Amino acid sequence: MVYTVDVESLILEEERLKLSNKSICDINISDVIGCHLTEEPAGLLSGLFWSSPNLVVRYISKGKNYKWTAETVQVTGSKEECEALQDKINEKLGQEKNRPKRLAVFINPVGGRRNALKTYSDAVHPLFKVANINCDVNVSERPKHLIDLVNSYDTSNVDGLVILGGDGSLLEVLNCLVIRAQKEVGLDYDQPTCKLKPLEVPIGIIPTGTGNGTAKCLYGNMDVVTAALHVITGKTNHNNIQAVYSGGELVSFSTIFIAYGFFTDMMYEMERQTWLERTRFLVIPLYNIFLKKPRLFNVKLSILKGKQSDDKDSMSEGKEIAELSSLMSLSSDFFNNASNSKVDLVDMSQKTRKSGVFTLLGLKETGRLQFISCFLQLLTLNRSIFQKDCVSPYSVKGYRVKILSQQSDNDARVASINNLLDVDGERVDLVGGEYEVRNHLRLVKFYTSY
Ligand SMILES: Nc1ncnc2c1ncn2[C@@H]1O[C@H](COP(=O)(O)OP(=O)(O)OP(=O)(O)O)[C@@H](O)[C@H]1O
Repeated sequence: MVYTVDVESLILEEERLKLSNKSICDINISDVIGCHLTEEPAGLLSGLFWSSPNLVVRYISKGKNYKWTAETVQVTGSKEECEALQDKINEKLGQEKNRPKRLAVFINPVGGRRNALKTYSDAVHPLFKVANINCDVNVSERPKHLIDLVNSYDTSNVDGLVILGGDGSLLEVLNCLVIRAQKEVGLDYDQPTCKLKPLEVPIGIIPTGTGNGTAKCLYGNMDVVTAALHVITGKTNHNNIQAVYSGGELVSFSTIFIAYGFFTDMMYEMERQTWLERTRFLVIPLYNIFLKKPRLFNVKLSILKGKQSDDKDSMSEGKEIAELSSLMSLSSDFFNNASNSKVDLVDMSQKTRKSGVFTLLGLKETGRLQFISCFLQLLTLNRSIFQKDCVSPYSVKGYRVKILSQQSDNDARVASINNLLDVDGERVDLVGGEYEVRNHLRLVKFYTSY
């Protein structure tokens, strides 16, 4: 929406920009994106009919479902008055110390609908320009190229990093930045009990991937403009991040889920059935959900309970659990915080930050209908999944898993599936069918106002 107002009726107060006596324009200064004077129209004729110059003020409007939009107020008045108002607004914006002035932007052009470059040039960059943010843009040219780009990037020259991509791109960036931060201070980060050093540089994610789970939790939706506006305001929050260890090493971080069993079996098939091209992303899940008998496996599971204090940092004795079809943890405290009706991901992640625990779910063998119902409830984060007999939920700070050998282990297929873990939709190869997951509190600072 565009409002046109007279410069004299626009009043700049301590914290707000207001239109005198009217509520159509009442903007919190922290929601102002930026302002600029428009060009004076050339020529005598246009000069006569134009009340020039105009000051254009862009600001954030916060709508339903966490959706933010960029709106415009056009201010008419004399050159001097408009310039004076512009100076005053800029002075106020200058006091918003956390606002980024220089950002490193990393773009995965092929994630999701393959439109990240267009999204950046059409939707994101124009807003960053209004907010006077300078951007250093880096585009990945091949799989895993983001890792090389970020590894050789000196983040001390920028106020923050912004990624245009999905959860896989975010994971690539986090894995290399967080490990780098530990190396810099010489921490023995491969030890699960090592307290990791938080990443200093804030990260924003503009959701141009497929799943975009992290963006949904940070911004409440997958809207690219909303995400860009959160970055502009410069407000940040620290999120807990899970680390996955196997074979005595930290193998990956995770911001969404870590799954073994049903999900890794699908991943295995998707990697093999490439002849199906993109249809395999539909065909294989449908086949696995509705037709295939789920593979069952046994595990030895140790857990670090949610209520345990940090100094009593020891895992429980390993307990054998037989005939599981899936073992998965979610980065959020879904067990305690989700509601039956509408799932509010923002609310759930805010509470998770405070509680410091996350949810681990074991799904036991069950009938097809029950299995389908569990799967749908998991996808929609419906809390009635916890009422199912086949589901064992735990609130944990960490856990350790040993996949117990199966009779058919000499079968190469089963052996490689045994060592496959799905971390945020990305493949992680385990050593000896064992892994451990630990929650690291407040490890990564994300741009988000929530
Ligand atoms: N230029 C490129 N060409 C081919 N692959 C790339 C390129 N840049 C990055 N990749 C790869 O794209 C993969 C997927 O990226 P991303 O996670 O951003 O999208 P997505 O899988 O569609 O989304 P989500 O993970 O949210 O479901 C990553 O494994 C990354 O290594």
